[in-house]
Amino acid sequence: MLLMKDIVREGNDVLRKVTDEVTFPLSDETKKLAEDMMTFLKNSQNPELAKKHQLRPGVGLAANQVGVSKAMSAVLIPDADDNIIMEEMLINPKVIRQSVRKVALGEGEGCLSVDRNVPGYVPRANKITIRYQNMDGEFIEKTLKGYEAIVCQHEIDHLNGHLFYDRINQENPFFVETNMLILE
Ligand SMILES: CC(C)(C)[C@H](NC(=O)Nc1cc(F)cc(F)c1)C(=O)N(CC(=O)NO)CC1CCCC1
Ligand SMILES: [Zn+2]
Repeated sequence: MLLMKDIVREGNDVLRKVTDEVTFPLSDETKKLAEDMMTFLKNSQNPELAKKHQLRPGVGLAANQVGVSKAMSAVLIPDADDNIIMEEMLINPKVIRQSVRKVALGEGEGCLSVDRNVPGYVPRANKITIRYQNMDGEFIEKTLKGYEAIVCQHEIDHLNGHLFYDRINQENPFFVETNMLILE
């Protein structure tokens, strides 16, 4: 079972490398890693288990965050009533279309690999279409907007060696780009 101690923190080079493409059929090892990543997110969203194991409630986790430089991320997004609105393993994900219009979380972003607050808006495309493979290697295209689009861009950034604060405007962290939506 993955715990916070298994999550690589900023400063470790593995977070700054572009991850390797995942080949199919998945090895048993890669299949187990994918399952463990999704289980970590589920455990982290379970109040009892999160408290017991001191887990930060996670909505996404990239393989390089657990030290494995492979292009795959787990995404588990609940709605306000804790109904799961997105549960996906994104394997070899790519953003194939993105809106000009940007969005940023009003609260800014954090990261399971960053143990400090870094204030500022993280401008991201408000609407994206991603192409990725599922666990069976089938290609899937999915169009996302708002919070789901933000989470997937955050995770795909990880797979390309980027961290959320790379995207914060250094001169003015709360700079609002033209037509940028702020998501409260
Ligand atoms: C860094 C952390 C604060 C743990 C963040 N969670 C989060 O923002 N809120 C959250 C958590 C839940 F479980 C359910 C819920 F509806 C909301 C998160 O998981 N990530 C993922 C991450 O670090 N991936 O590498 C950071 C988010 C910032 C914007 C998108 C993902
Ligand atoms: Zn992160």
